[in-house]
Amino acid sequence: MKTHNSAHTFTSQKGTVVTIGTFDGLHLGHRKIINRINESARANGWESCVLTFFPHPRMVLQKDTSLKLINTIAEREQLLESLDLDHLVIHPFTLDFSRYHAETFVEEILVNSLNAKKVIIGYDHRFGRNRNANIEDLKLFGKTLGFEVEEISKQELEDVAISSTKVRKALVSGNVALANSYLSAPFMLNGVVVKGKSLGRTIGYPTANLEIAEDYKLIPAQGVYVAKAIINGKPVYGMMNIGTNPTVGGKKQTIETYFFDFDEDLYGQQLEIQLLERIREEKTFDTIDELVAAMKTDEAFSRKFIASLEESNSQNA
Ligand SMILES: Cc1cc2nc3c(=O)[nH]c(=O)nc-3n(C[C@H](O)[C@H](O)[C@H](O)COP(=O)(O)O)c2cc1C
Ligand SMILES: Nc1ncnc2c1ncn2[C@@H]1O[C@H](COP(=O)(O)OP(=O)(O)O)[C@@H](O)[C@H]1O
Repeated sequence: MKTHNSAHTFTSQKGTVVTIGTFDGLHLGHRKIINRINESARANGWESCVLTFFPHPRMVLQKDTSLKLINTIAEREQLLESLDLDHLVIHPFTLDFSRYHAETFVEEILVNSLNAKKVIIGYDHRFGRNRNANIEDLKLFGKTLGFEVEEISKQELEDVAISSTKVRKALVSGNVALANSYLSAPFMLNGVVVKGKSLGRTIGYPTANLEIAEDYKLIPAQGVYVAKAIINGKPVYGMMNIGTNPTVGGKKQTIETYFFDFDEDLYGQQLEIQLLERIREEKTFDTIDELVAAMKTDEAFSRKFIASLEESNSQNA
């Protein structure tokens, strides 16, 4: 897959089959649509292309800071990479771009840049300035400009929209197992390991504090989770706490992970941590000893969970 950071810097000689969307989470419904553009491209000697916008239009038009996405743009790219897609175009969504008339968008982006031969799009897709144009307009443009339009049915689209919302709801309530069952890969957090209060080490549980740069990234409900990362090429399991550490008088929310059977300096490292299962809520303990005892119980739970996971993985292998 080739990524292009603007439609203006990409043109396809062979022609493309395009779909347009946010594809947040890249769940099973999204995968079906991407398979569809891949199959159509292969059958016709074209290239498959996802056209996505960044920032999300709502972030630009509504200054909607409450908007949270399951994936950052880098994660979206990484997940799409695992599919057989030929091109990902991440076009900058600016105020200026939002004022493009439908016709300009179709001519300049879809036809001149992407060389679209077919556009596979939801029945209710709207585009162009003030979202004035609909799929019927797109079909008319296609007739004069030489591309086909294939409609994704209401049912198929509802399945997709429902599952993105479902994933977000599950994460916000801490149900990562349910979220993961909709997604094609476990929910992940990406960030860099920063210094904390250096208390972890003194209680026998050093924790890597993850700092996430993207303020639009959805962070699951506070609480304790079983986690997994790949560190220096090796899988490492651990337990993560998302919370304010009230027992030690913390105020700011942190995301910290203790990795099992691991003893390396992680400061400054970029980590991708997957969340596998929720263990419990974050609690305010009266003493550090009680916190440590709870963490011991969390560890026992996590290790059991990981053992059964590895066992079922080896049975499926
Ligand atoms: C698995 C796990 C569970 C935790 N549970 C709680 C909790 O329930 N309540 C709490 O106040 N802090 C909890 N913590 C946070 C500890 O208070 C924190 O790791 C400690 O303050 C060390 O902070 P530092 O990494 O900034 O040094 C938990 C941490 C981990 C790794
Ligand atoms: N098993 C481990 N799990 C997590 N971090 C570890 C582990 N072993 C060593 N470390 C290192 O220790 C650091 C955390 O130590 P800690 O005392 O909790 O300080 P901080 O307040 O910076 O989190 C991590 O950022 C990492 O560099």
